[in-house]
Amino acid sequence: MAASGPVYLGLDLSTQQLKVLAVKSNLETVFEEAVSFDDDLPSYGVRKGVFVNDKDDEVYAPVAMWIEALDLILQRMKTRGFDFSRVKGISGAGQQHGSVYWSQRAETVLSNLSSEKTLLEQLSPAAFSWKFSPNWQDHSTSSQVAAFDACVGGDDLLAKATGSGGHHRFTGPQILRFVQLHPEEYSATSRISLVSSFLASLFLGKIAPIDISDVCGMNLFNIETETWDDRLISLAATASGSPNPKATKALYEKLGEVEPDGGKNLGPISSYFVEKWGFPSDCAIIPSTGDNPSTILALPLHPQDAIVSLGTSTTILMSTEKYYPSPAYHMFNHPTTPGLYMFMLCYKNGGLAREEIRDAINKASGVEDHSWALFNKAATETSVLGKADENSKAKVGFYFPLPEIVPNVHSPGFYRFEVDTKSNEIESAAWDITADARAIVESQALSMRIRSAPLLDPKNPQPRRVYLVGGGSKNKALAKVLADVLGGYEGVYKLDVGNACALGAAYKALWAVERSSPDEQFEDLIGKRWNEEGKVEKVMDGYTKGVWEKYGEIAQGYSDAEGRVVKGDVKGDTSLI
Ligand SMILES: Nc1ncnc2c1ncn2[C@@H]1O[C@H](COP(=O)(O)OP(=O)(O)O)[C@@H](O)[C@H]1O
Ligand SMILES: O=C(CO)[C@@H](O)[C@H](O)COP(=O)(O)O
Repeated sequence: MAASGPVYLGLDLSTQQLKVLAVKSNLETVFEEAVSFDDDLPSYGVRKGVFVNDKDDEVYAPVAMWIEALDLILQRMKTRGFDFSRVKGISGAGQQHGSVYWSQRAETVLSNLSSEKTLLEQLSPAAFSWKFSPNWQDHSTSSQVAAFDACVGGDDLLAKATGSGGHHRFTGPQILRFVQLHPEEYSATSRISLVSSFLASLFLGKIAPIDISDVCGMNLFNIETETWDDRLISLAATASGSPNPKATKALYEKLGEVEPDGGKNLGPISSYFVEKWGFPSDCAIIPSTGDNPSTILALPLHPQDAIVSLGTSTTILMSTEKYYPSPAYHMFNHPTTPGLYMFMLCYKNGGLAREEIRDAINKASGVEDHSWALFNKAATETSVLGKADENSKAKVGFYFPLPEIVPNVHSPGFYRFEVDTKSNEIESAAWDITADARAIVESQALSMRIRSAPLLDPKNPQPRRVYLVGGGSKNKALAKVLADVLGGYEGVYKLDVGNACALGAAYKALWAVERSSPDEQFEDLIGKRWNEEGKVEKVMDGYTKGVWEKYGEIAQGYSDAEGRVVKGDVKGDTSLI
């Protein structure tokens, strides 16, 4: 790490890892470190960062594991000689929707930490009324989601109010389920944090407010009125469903105020971190946000640009001036800039579903490891939509080893169809596993293309640039198929920045501390200092004439085939081979 000047930390508490990244005022990344939950903290017994209870459709993570990960990452930073005294601001990104339930003693414990001990020793279990946090892959809340949609007159109206229709993973339905299933632990809860505000609370030494963007992943906050939605808070607060003003008031208190300014200095870092690790006592704690909102802060994003995040989940993100809500996708408040919104689609069967196909292809060829070579060869050496020639049928597949968010499919399954692109006739089909490599990436990209169309200029309906981030962004075969389907008239780029969520968080901390006034916008400050050399690599031409149009021809057939899967008109295969 270079010798002098302030640095800003961004942390990313995501599904499988805790990552940290430090930047200097000129946006140069000077330090990165990560802790993997499965590999570095095996005593918790999680797989890919979570516990799965198939019987009840629950997916959750132990809060203690995240705290131990923070102890460990700080220790690793120290061992590598990181100079904590230069850190002037910290912000974070958290996997979205997860909730943390603090005990009545939490504030006292948080504000009296002894630097002689670890965070884990002091906080867990004392500071929590529930030792787990529901994960975004959880799908145990069907009845609660139905109640949320019904409460405001349907998923259209819920989306209009909160930016999203009812979703299993959203925090409001999760809180309602907690109220119903764990009434004692709920009444022993002093405050409820999101994963992002939980992370900020650890550094702040008191419960941090929920931020203005991540709050939109709860189905509880009304984006139009910019306040908690009283109808939905009342609903989430009572197990019985009949309104109870006392219970509603209690939930308001547990949730606290939402911080409207993404760049607010919430206060100095807790003295624990000053004494134990040598942070300066004036290091500012800035609101943490969701991992997806944080990702759009990793570069100055233009209106027609899209970010595709190829992480555990696969998401497509765009920044937009239009508040154009629909139950088909999510709209969030922008994490830093009032008047802007973030558009998002999130696929649960993203990276993990691609991995299943990769492993099946490898197994069929007698390859024992988890290498991507055969998958990549199969994805790029096959023809567009698996069509042997102009007159043959297109292969369209849907691969949902887990219940899917987009589209809303409750039963896991694998579905393969052949579609006549001229007549849009569809029939169930079977093919060799190698054809699935191209089909899964095409299918995910077609879903993104069709659903993001309303956000694009109708006269120019493809993104300007597509930026790839996340673990899968280093894979050129994925980039090629995404480029073919989505286009991108300036091309497909890889953000060569380590972890984009952590980087976005570090930039947010930098902007918050160094902005000349509260009116200096994030885009202006970062835009002025941003130099894309070394940070952005063009990996593929985007638009290929003729190819992009071919994918346009399948849009109707694709949507019809997907409709059959959603309605349950066809039975999916339970295994890939
Ligand atoms: N070479 C690769 N090709 C395709 N996918 C990859 C490759 N390397 C990693 N991945 C994917 O990246 C995912 C992890 O992404 P990452 O962004 O690090 O995690 P998280 O979503 O938890 O933040 C893995 O699930 C894996 O599917
Ligand atoms: O549920 C969503 C977004 O709505 C997920 O994107 C989570 O935010 C977790 O992300 P990763 O751990 O895959 O980065």
